[in-house]
Amino acid sequence: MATLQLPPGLEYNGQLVETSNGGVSDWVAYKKVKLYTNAFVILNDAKVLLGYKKRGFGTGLWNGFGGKVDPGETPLQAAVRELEEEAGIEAPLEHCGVLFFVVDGADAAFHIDIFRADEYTGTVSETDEMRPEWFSVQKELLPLTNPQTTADHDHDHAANPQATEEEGPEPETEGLPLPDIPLKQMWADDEFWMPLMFSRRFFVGRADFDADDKMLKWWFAAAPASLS
Ligand SMILES: COc1nc(N)nc2c1ncn2[C@H]1C[C@H](O)[C@@H](COP(=O)(O)OP(=O)(O)OP(=O)(O)O)O1
Repeated sequence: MATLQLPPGLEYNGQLVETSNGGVSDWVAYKKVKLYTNAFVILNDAKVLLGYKKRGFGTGLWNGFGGKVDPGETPLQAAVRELEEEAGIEAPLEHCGVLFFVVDGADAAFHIDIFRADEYTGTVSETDEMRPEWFSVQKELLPLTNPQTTADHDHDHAANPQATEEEGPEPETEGLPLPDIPLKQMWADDEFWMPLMFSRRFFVGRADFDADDKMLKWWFAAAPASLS
């Protein structure tokens, strides 16, 4: 397998397969980089917890839970802290990807370690920064072979995954139909890498945005095999 040329801002030593790219010809230059995290709880490969951003960067969009890595913290420590601060829960987070974004008008580029967990403890709670809600993972976001997926991804199952699975507390959504992941109210990059996350393939990617949050250029790639 040929070694891929990664966009500036990204490093990865293992094998990668390019999954998508597009947009204008040149990457935007950046001067500074800040470290961030973003964490997703995914139950039964069928439903995901997202938060509606109530203030700060990305207000009005749904996203995972995360923020800046504080001095002295590892990205994993920051991800665990942010998940607790923004959603009120703890989860055994696993590193599943790295994203790099340059947004016109932001004071630094975003280097974001992405984490996922299949379970959580605690009670999902709204905070002053995020309003958490469960969403069904629609079929369009599951285009890749996922050998570990055992769930039937129809909406009935996603609405009540405990019908066939026992793990994980589900008090907020039990018995209720869930909406699909609201891609139109999310960053435009998400539809390119979320399928890789749901397929458990380690992914890397970069996207550049203009001042109106329009995606100008993007590139995503993933490891050929699923995470264990
Ligand atoms: C530009 O594209 C992006 N796409 C996605 N999916 N996520 C993004 C993008 N740019 C930033 N993010 C993520 C990274 C972080 O998880 C949050 C932003 O974190 P925030 O600014 O809220 O950081 P905090 O430390 O929580 O901020 P406060 O200083 O307000 O506490 O968005």
